[in-house]
Amino acid sequence: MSRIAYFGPIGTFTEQAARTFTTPGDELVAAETIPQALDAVRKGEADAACVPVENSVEGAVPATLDSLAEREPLIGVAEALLPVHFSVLTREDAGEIRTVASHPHALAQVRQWLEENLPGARAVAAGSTAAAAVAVQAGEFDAAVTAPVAVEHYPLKVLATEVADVRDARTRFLLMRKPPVTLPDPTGADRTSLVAAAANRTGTLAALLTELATRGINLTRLDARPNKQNFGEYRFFIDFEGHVAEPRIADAVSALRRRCRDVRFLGSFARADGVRATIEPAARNEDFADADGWVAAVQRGEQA
Ligand SMILES: O=C(O)C(=O)Cc1ccccc1
Repeated sequence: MSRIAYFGPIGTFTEQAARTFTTPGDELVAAETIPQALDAVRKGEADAACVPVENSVEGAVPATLDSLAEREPLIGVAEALLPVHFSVLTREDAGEIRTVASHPHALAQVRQWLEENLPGARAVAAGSTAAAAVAVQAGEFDAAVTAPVAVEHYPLKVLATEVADVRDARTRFLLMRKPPVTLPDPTGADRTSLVAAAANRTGTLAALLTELATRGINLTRLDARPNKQNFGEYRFFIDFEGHVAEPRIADAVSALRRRCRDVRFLGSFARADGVRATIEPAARNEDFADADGWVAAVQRGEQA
């Protein structure tokens, strides 16, 4: 039985994602913010935390990236991918809609719909989509942009469903645990995630990416966040295909560590979309194992 903290309250997209990680007997615990969900794991109050990490329309979720890079290390062990479209909820007695509240990522994905359907309404940022529903119930705002499940938890009237400016939008969520963890087994369709603090010198980022490219490793995401100490210096979040248990990936991760002391491993886990790694010629795990074996023989003087 595990306690899984999630970015809540109940009825958020993250709660739906967290449900995909539960097995019978697990308990879901709502946290008010993303850092609080992750801190619950760091403090040992929860066994794992489910947080959003990126959206196909709005990109990275900064609160997640910053907490993972800056605070005590956590390791990702699983991911989930959810389709994202929204419902707009109001109170039964709602009159004219002057304010619409939601999580900034949700508001950004319905901007056009709001302009066309509620042109006079002011968009207001809320802690999460479900927190916006709570605030509407309390009379603080007139409408909330929420996950479709929110209406099952909050007694509000549905003004619209299937709202989304971009069809087929998706959000990716991670399940984070506190090290030491048992890494999930490689599946052939895995993702490795890490964050590296690149020194402000010519070619640093290019050098890191070249280590992946020369090993035939396909990048799946590159995000930069300011390091907040020195203006113009960044941390790079680098995701790529493969699992650190594979020789070719271990070789690349080792090279990244040689080039950058300030690198943090954020996990190797099965991709939720099941996309298998593309393997370039001469970059198969067997090629790495074979080459290592040959070098070892050379070092023993057995073969030249
Ligand atoms: O606020 C929520 O419901 C979340 O889980 C964060 C979020 C917001 C918008 C799209 C996907 C996830």
